Order: sequence, then structure tokens, then C-alpha cells
Amino acid sequence: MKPISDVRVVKTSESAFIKPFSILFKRGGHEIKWDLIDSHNGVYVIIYNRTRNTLVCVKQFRPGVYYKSIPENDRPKEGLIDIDKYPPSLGLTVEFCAGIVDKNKSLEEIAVDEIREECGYEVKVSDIQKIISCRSSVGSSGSVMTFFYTEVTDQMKISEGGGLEHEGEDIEVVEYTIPQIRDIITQSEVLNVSASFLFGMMWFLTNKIVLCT
Ligand SMILES: Nc1ncnc2c1ncn2[C@@H]1O[C@H](COP(=O)(O)OP(=O)(O)O[C@H]2O[C@H](CO)[C@@H](O)[C@H](O)[C@H]2O)[C@@H](O)[C@H]1O
Repeated sequence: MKPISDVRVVKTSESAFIKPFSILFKRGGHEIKWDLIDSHNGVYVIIYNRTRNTLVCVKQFRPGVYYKSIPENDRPKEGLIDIDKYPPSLGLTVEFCAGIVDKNKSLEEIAVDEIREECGYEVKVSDIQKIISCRSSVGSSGSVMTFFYTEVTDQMKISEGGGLEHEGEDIEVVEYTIPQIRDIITQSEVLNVSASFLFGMMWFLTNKIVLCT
């Protein structure tokens, strides 16, 4: 992965990805204001590599995770962050291959694109199995996240993956064995993974573990 440097906090008023707004309503005659973020729906793909008995995941620098790793009293509201004191590695997450729903394509087609771009495997739409759709960030967004499952083999690997450079993506593909996954999800410290990752791992261990024993 390329080195991260010159990390600065700036105020944002316009964004193609995150749009703050509020909803006003009355409950029992009392007016309530609820602050929200309009954000894209998303797809997540749990990818099992049958050749090597591994789960294919992606590692990347997530600015929000980095920022929230800094103690609150040292987190600037604006300006440079001292990366010698707070190394960018604090913001590295492990995730499932995922993408926002911002194209006029089916969710399955978006999943296939993300698998190719991020992980370098060529998968057919018909090989994508839907697991479940649910809500994310119910207090602030309510976007729909849809989980898929697919299996790949080493023969289906067509590139290194890594994401689209013109979109600023710089993704490392990482593969975990089943014992490694068990280690990750049973740690007691704050993990640099999301609840969606933990859900997907638990789903896999519960429903597919028979493949791996
Ligand atoms: N907040 C943001 N600010 C600036 N640029 C952004 C952005 N979100 C996306 N982008 C841009 O959109 C590109 C494409 O994103 P992707 O569809 O690959 O989703 P990503 O893997 O970033 O996760 C995304 O989609 C998954 C699945 O919904 C979510 O879990 C995850 O939070 C979300 O970032 C990114 O490379 C980036 O250029």
C-alpha cells in the first residue's frame, strides 16, 4: 500500500457521499428534530476461496477510523494531524469486499464489479448468493446494506485487485484461514472492523463451516 502523509482535517459543506439534513416531527404533540445523514446503500460480499480454504478480505486506510483512534482531547477540529504521534496504520481496517450503490445496475452486478476491482476475481452474477438485507446506522442514516456470499477458486483470479486508482482506492487483498478468523472475532480490544464484518464472519462460521472441517 502507498504511504499516507499530510493528514489534515477540514470542514465540509458539499459532498457527493454524505448529505446532512434533519427531519422534524411531532410525538404526542411535542416537536422533535432528528439530525440525519443521507448516504448511499451498500453491498458487502463474503468471499470464500475454495482452493485455499480462506476468506478473501480487504485492508485499507479508513480516515474515519483513523480520526476516531486519536484521543478526543488531541483530535483537531481543523488542521494537520501529527502522523509521527498517530501513525496512519491506526486507520487500517479489515473488511469484506464492499461498495456503495451508486450505479444503475443490479446489486448483484455491483457486487461482481467490486469483487473484480477490489479482489481481482472474476465471478458470474449467477454465482452471487444473497444472504440478507438490513439497515445500517439506524440513528443517523437507515441506509440498506445487502450481504452476498460467493465462492472463488485460484483459477478465477484475473488480477491483483487493489481497487480503482482513479477513485483513489488503495486496497490490499488479505486472506484469512478459519482459525485466524476465530482469533480476530474473539479479541477483547476495539477491533478495526465493522459490525457488518463481524456479522459476515459469524454467518460464515455458522452456515458454511461444514466446508472447512
Ligand atoms: N465518504 C466518502 N468520502 C469520499 N469519497 C468516498 C466516500 N465513500 C466512497 N467514496 C468514493 O467512492 C469510491 C468507491 O467506493 P466503493 O463503492 O468502493 O465503496 P468503499 O469500499 O469505499 O466503501 C463504501 O461502501 C461500503 C458499503 O456500503 C461502506 O461500508 C463504506 O463505509 C463506504 O465507504 C471510493 O474509492 C471513494 O473514491
